Amino acid sequence: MVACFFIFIFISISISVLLKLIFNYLTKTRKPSRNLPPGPLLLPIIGNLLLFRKSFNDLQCILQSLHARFGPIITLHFGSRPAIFVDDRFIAHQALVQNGAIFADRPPALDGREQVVITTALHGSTWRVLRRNLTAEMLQSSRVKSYSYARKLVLERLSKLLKVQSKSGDHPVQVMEHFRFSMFSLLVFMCFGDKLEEKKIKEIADVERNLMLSFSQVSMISIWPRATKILFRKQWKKIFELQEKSKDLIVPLILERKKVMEEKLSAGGNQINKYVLSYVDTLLDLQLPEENRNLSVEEILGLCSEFLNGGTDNTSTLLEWIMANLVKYPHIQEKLFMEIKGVMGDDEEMVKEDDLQKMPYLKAVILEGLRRHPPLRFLMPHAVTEDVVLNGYLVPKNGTVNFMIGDMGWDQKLWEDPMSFKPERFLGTDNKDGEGFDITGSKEIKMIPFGAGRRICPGYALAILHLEYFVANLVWHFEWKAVDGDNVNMEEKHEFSVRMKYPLQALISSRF
Ligand code: HEM
Repeated sequence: MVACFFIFIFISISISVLLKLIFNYLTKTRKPSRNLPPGPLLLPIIGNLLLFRKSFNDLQCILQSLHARFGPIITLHFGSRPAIFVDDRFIAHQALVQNGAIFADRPPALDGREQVVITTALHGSTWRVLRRNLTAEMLQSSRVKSYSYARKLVLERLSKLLKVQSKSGDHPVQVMEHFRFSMFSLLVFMCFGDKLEEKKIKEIADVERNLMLSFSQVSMISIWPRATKILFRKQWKKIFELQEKSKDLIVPLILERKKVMEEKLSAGGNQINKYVLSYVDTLLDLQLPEENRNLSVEEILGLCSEFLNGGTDNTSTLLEWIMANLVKYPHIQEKLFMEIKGVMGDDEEMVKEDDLQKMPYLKAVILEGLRRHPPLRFLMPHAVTEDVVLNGYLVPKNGTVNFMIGDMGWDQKLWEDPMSFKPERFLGTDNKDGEGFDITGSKEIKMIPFGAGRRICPGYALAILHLEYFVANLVWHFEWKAVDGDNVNMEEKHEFSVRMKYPLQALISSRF
């Protein structure tokens, strides 16, 4: 009887210890996931497989419907890393601006090596040095001004080409390739400090664009690395080949620049004013402080590619969207033309960069383009430097944080009739003629096509200058009309950036 009692006690204690252990285990392992933002209960692998089959467009729709169901901050499980998606401008402001330092990191590279390009570098000293070099040496206003004659040359070339191809406005012209080439040429000039032959620029442009597109096709790689290496074997092979081509084309230009700098030094810097400072020159001079060394040629190549691509695709895509809207809505084009005429009078020359400051409606047109057609719908994936709570949920250090910026500029609660193209919304007392609008989102986020906080696009002022200068001159010198019976189809195509599915064709006639 006594033995039975002890056995009973022993079993009870064992069961309660076991239950306690199970309880501890469950609560311990579940605790973080309970605090993660809500999301669908897909098993990680199934979740991945389903999402792999979706186009980027579908993926965006899926995310929108998940946000409608689960709220403004949600979690999807991709392999071992939770991916958090934010589509609310207030939460984005809390993260990117109010807690900017914590949210400024990027997910680590697949091979764990430190990245020597600004976009993917971890939030540390290398990123700081590279970014400061770009902003202080290349993108500060007096330096940008020093390239104004290159902008004039590129614009003249584009205008001549449009005149020839449009045959006095009788012949429809597809403009996107010309826009892209123009933007690329500007960046090539800033990057290498020389006017290269057109053929060479075209070769580099083709390789860089193909590289960027191939990378964006395998972008799932950051989500499920091992499997995608196998699934996208062919694409990876193509990427390696393109990287070799890019090397063959760009490395000689870097070495040429190095030679020029050495000659300058040996001449005692006397001829320094003869040369236009290029991005490559600043990179050749740069020291990585922690490693106490200069950048290698391969690293400079990577940074040049980043500069050329970052500055070309988004800007030319947006230029096409803006011109498409001016073709579709002739009254907006006319209003813009009249504003430019008010500044230029009878002067038939080009609109100069200083004149742009006198054109509030032009600024409103560009802002409306950025709001209605943000070229990127997501920021690059961010990561946090430590586990942190955002809007009551855990954002873990091993996760990625994705901000859906496209939706923010289309928020019906903030923007009246958000899907219409109405530059007037940026005029008036609130926005002080577009100039007072805070595109950086530092005080409040209304739309952030360039991101916000520490990782905000460093090229945003340059991009806006390029857009203003080209749109003003393209409208001042040409009248843009839809091809007969063409309703200017505004459907989107998601590539690296969101571009027009049916590239803009227009009848372009000289005004003078
Ligand atoms: C309309 C044109 C442009 C748009 C819409 C755009 C948009 C963006 C966006 C959304 C980001 C990501 C920000 C984030 O992850 O938080 C970004 C990053 C970046 N952009 Fe741009 N960009 C444009 C033009 C340019 C130009 C002209 C340059 C260079 C000359 C440039 C260089 C970069 C670089 C280097 C980064 C990485 C910044 C970092 O991680 O610290 N972009 N851009």
